[in-house]
Amino acid sequence: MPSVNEELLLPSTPGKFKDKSHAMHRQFYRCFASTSTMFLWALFLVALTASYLSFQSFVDSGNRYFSAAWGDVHWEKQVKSSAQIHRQNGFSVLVTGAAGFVGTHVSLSLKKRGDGVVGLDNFNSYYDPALKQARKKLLNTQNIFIVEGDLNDARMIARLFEIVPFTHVMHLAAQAGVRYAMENPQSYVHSNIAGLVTLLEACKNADPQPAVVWASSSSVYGLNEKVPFSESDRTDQPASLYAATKKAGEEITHTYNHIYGLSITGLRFFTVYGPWGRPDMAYFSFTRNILQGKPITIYRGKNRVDLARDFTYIDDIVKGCVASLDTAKRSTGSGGKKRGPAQYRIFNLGNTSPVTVPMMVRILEGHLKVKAKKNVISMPGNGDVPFTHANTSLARRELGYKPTTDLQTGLKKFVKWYLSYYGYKPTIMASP
Ligand SMILES: O=C(O)[C@H]1O[C@H](OP(=O)(O)OP(=O)(O)OC[C@H]2O[C@@H](n3ccc(=O)[nH]c3=O)[C@H](O)[C@@H]2O)[C@H](O)[C@@H](O)[C@H]1O
Repeated sequence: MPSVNEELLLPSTPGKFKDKSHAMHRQFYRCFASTSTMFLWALFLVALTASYLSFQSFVDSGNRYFSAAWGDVHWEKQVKSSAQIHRQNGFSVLVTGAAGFVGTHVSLSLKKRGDGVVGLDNFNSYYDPALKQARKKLLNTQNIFIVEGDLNDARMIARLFEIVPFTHVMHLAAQAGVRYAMENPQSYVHSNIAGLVTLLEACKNADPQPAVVWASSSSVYGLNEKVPFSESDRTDQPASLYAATKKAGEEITHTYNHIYGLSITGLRFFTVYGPWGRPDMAYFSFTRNILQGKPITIYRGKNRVDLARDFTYIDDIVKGCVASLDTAKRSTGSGGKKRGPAQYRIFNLGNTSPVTVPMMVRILEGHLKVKAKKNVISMPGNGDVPFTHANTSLARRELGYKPTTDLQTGLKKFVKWYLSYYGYKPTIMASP
């Protein structure tokens, strides 16, 4: 039952009595007023959201102008200082993919001998970005600055060449991994094709033009069955999109060499491993799983044949990269114009002694002192090739390349690094 006050719509405050019709009118007014207030509030909120969203998209589209990542005075100072040469006839090298596995090692090696090194990396999350940050920290301790940016950012790369007259570009940035190409094909096109072209455009326009040394891959041999693989063997049967983009890179660099006089050296790396390596690679992920007591999957080829790789230790690869820079002739063009024929080379950088995957696992078990839980399955159709084996006689002749680390020794060094980096104590390891 409504109370008398409610019936009469008496105000709760004495002395402010109004009659019923007036009260009804007031209620209607209040109701209208609150609706219009609500409407105004809603309008205000919509406007606020819209302006926030448009501001956000403005910031996103013009991120480079807002972000301090590149372009400001401090950034330029860091680039210049990192590029400074500290030896006679030294180089100033732009190392792309500097926070990557090979990029980190090559950068350290060049800096150590007095070359100027500027790194470039987009720090993508293909694998643990914390590892990339740790590598960056390591490079920073040696006064190597890494520019955070993508290969496809033409303006940023052009700016780098304006600031530093790079003598060489060591191009190691890429979307790596053979099997991931089935999951994310576009990322390979983005980095290994579009990014490569953007970089070559900058190199071609630069004055002086740098000599370019870049990472191709053993995977370009694809379904080639002639062993060991020589540079003159056919490479027109890639087994994965990764391989196809690396092969495309070889053709693309050739056109820049042919039209613009860029000095080009392509290096076909064979399954590089070692400390600070890539967590997506088998030796690395197997180590992690073995230590955590998790099973590992070992692929086996047709007719139950073991897969084999010409695993190559990082220090040997670094020597090959540095020797390539040292023997690279100058580009012949300037400002986009060719002035004469330029050097174009391709080398295998492998170990020359393939090891089967089960043998690699046995070596790891020995170093880790833990038995692996193995799950052996037939190789899925995922782009893998059954074996790789490098003939490195050309690299030996032209670069003085001679790999010296076998898998047993190299994996021992890797395991030592792995245990210290991830903080494993020897006590947690069980006996085999
Ligand atoms: O030389 C290259 O150009 C390439 O080398 C490397 O590719 P790959 O030789 O395929 O190395 P990696 O993945 O370590 O697999 C090693 C072996 O383990 C087998 N493998 C792999 C995973 C698994 O779970 N099980 C397994 O048996 C697998 O079938 C294979 O037989 C680089 O990743 C690549 O970026 C590129 O640089």
